[in-house]
Amino acid sequence: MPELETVVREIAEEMRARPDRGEVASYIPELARADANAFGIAVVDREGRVVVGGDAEAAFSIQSISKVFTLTLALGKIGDRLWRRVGREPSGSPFNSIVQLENEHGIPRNPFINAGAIAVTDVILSGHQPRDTLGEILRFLQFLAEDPAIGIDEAVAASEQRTGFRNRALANYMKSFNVLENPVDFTLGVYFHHCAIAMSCRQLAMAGRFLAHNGRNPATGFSVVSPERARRINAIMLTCGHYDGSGEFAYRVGLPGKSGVGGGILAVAPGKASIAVWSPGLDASGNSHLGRIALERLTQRMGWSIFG
Ligand SMILES: NC(=O)CC[C@H](N)C(=O)O
Repeated sequence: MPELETVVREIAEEMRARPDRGEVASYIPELARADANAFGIAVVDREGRVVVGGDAEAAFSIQSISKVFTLTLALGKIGDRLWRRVGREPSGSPFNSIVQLENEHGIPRNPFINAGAIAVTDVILSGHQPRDTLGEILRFLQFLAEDPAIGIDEAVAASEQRTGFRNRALANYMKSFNVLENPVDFTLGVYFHHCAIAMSCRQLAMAGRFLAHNGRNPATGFSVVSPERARRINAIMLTCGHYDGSGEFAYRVGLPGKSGVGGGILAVAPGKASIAVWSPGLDASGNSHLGRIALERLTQRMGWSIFG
């Protein structure tokens, strides 16, 4: 088995030099400011060793990666009753698709497409004020990453508040089926803000450790969720974490993973490592182009695919 340090260094070097970088998202205007030349990677292994390469300490907009953590919180709050409000099948559609919602009576296909994540946010919000809910999400991430410095990029949140017409359409449509309990503006406010949380690859890989280790933080032994719940969240990440690119991601990388339009991907090698990569250029499905290639290299060289 090659040394992890060597593999990570070589991947960072290769990614930095590649000319094909994908397209930086611009439908949220503030995201268009990201540097297409950036690339970062961080791997935390079972022993708690953190191996980093490239721009691993630079904070970026985690966007839909936040949906892994809001799903975890919503399951903690209402358990399996969540599945009355949202499905758990891959959508085969873009992350912001509207058509499926009508066919399925306002119940989103899974918790990672935008409609599903908005429904999950609504579950966490019920019984609380938006500000408190956002505080809870942020504190959860700070706790998992063991880093109180994690915060929200207010410029990104404001940018999406101004331009998120399609998410507004999705939320209003679900509201018409009573899938959302709270005022649409409250739910969307929390959703836009948790998507705008900024984290580095190092922080994200640290936050993902419990998913790689049966729901526990391997360093402290502290249990975040049960082993069964960790396994199920991983299953949904594998089948739905990259939208209509989920099949390709499983085929090439072979790990549960969740992407965001900020160019980040959190991937989980069960029993082995939590991994975060970041490169802002996206492919046609809205997933990080170089992030996926980097993860493919990593799993191939380390033998980490869950498929053997
Ligand atoms: N795929 C994503 O990362 C999408 C998240 C983004 N905040 C949106 O709602 O459009």
